[in-house]
Amino acid sequence: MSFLNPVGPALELGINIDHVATLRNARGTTYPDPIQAALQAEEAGADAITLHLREDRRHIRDADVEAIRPLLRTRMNLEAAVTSEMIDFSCRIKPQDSCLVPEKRTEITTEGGLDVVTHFAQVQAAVKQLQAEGIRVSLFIDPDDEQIKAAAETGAPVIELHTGRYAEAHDQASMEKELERVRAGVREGIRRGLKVNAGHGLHYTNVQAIAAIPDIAELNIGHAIVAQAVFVGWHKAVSDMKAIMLKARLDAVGKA
Ligand SMILES: CC(=O)[C@@H](O)[C@H](O)COP(=O)(O)O
Ligand SMILES: NCC(=O)COP(=O)(O)O
Repeated sequence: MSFLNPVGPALELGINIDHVATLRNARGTTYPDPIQAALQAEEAGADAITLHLREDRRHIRDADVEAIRPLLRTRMNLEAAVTSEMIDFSCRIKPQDSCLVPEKRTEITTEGGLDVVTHFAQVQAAVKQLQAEGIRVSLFIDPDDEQIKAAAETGAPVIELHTGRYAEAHDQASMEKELERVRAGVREGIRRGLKVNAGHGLHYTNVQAIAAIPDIAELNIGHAIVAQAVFVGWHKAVSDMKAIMLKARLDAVGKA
């Protein structure tokens, strides 16, 4: 139970540091250093550090993951595609959390959730392999009942609902429709006994409605925080996001 939210489940913030590495890789420099970003994010209030080792290594690299893993005081949430290379790598690194995500080489960013229904056997085998190493597995899926059902049937204890469609909605009506899909997904996940996280495309003015959904346990946010840090500094960018999320959750619990 959270000190800030004594009447409801805690809401945690996983800081995604991928785009610190994007900036570093743009010039082939050693700065900005994702290790420093991870450690300073923890000091600023991050509850976990999320990083996505893409197959094309466009941002985070193997060496980043290896260096950061033993230094974290919170937990590592390592995102990876369902391939034998990535699952074997995760089993070697042993993050506390492994989030299985879909990947397309040509996408600008993760376009949708993992299709657990279609790739059930492959996903279930990956979940089992990771769980055998003591890693908690999360499946990054769309807020869709069939996907949530399939995710629960793999034995994974956690789902992360993809909020990209909510974040990209261009008008109030479609935003409300996507928000309702997320709310329904959270209810279905909880009904099936899962820990329900959410993330993708969240920023300082759209996070409130998602944070207000009482049963979401954790939000993973990256790109917007790295962008905001350009103007206010990394520590403030992280701590402001956490404060906004927690205020939204407290306000929602107070109104309930
Ligand atoms: C799975 C997810 O939502 C994040 O890992 C996100 O994908 C990171 O940013 P990119 O999609 O830009 O790699
Ligand atoms: N899993 C979602 C995530 O890690 C954050 O994605 P974004 O905030 O960079 O879109």
